[in-house]
Amino acid sequence: MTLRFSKMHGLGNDFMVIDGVRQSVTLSPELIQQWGDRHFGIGFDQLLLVEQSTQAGVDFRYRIFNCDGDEVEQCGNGARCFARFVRDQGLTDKDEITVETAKGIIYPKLEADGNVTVNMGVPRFAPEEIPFEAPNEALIDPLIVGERVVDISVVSMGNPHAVQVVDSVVTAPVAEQGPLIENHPRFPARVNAGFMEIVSRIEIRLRVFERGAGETLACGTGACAAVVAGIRRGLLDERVLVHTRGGDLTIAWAGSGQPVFMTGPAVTVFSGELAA
Ligand SMILES: N[C@H](CCC[C@H](N)C(=O)O)C(=O)O
Repeated sequence: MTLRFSKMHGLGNDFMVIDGVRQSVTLSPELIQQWGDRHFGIGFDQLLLVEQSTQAGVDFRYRIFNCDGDEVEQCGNGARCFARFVRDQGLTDKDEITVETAKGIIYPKLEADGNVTVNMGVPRFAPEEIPFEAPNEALIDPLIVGERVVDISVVSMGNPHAVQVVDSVVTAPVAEQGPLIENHPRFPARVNAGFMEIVSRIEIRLRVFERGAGETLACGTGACAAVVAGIRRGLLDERVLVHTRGGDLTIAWAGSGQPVFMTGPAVTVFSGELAA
């Protein structure tokens, strides 16, 4: 049996995207790791599986798997690629789509200029919603990372993020601190580690060491989490240009209780088939 897929990316954060509506797919962590291998497989940061929604009035469900094989709650760059995929594959003729994820409904919109804007939902900060072991919710939490104490801001975009401010993303200790933060015992579900450089009140640079994937060229939920953390700390305005190693995102957040909006590109590199 052959399995059709598309290889896509959002600012270099790359995906294997599978139509699970018109194909039946059985995944396992081992198979995802094998397909995700950049030498012996297709190679990707995450695998996205598109399915019929289980909820009335919702167009699709989309499931996200890191290349380490674990299923996760949310993916921002993936949401844009999902929307491009279902439109280009003729699974929908809508430009505004509702899609169910493991942690709630998100709302991608295909823009006339080719970009995709996604309502990523309302960020959460309570320790139990991250999840993060802490006595109470705080703007900044000191975290012991190796020999240092790092001031992080924890944010959930459905998936967990620990964001710190650095002087420069070029010299930020991403390779050294990333794995230590990702696997820190105070994050029982592990965490994505963001390193944010403040350029101005409307511009940042960002690198993210992603849970289950390592450093990626861009992280959409990481960009959302970083801007939200920066706004809450009084460092950023409501609409921010985020420079990632793979390119630029625009993130907007009007404050507590409001959803985060992310705008950026979604690119199909090739379509393929594999014997599954
Ligand atoms: N590594 C993330 C999932 C992918 C998120 C990222 N690729 C994005 O664009 O948001 C996690 O384990 O929560």
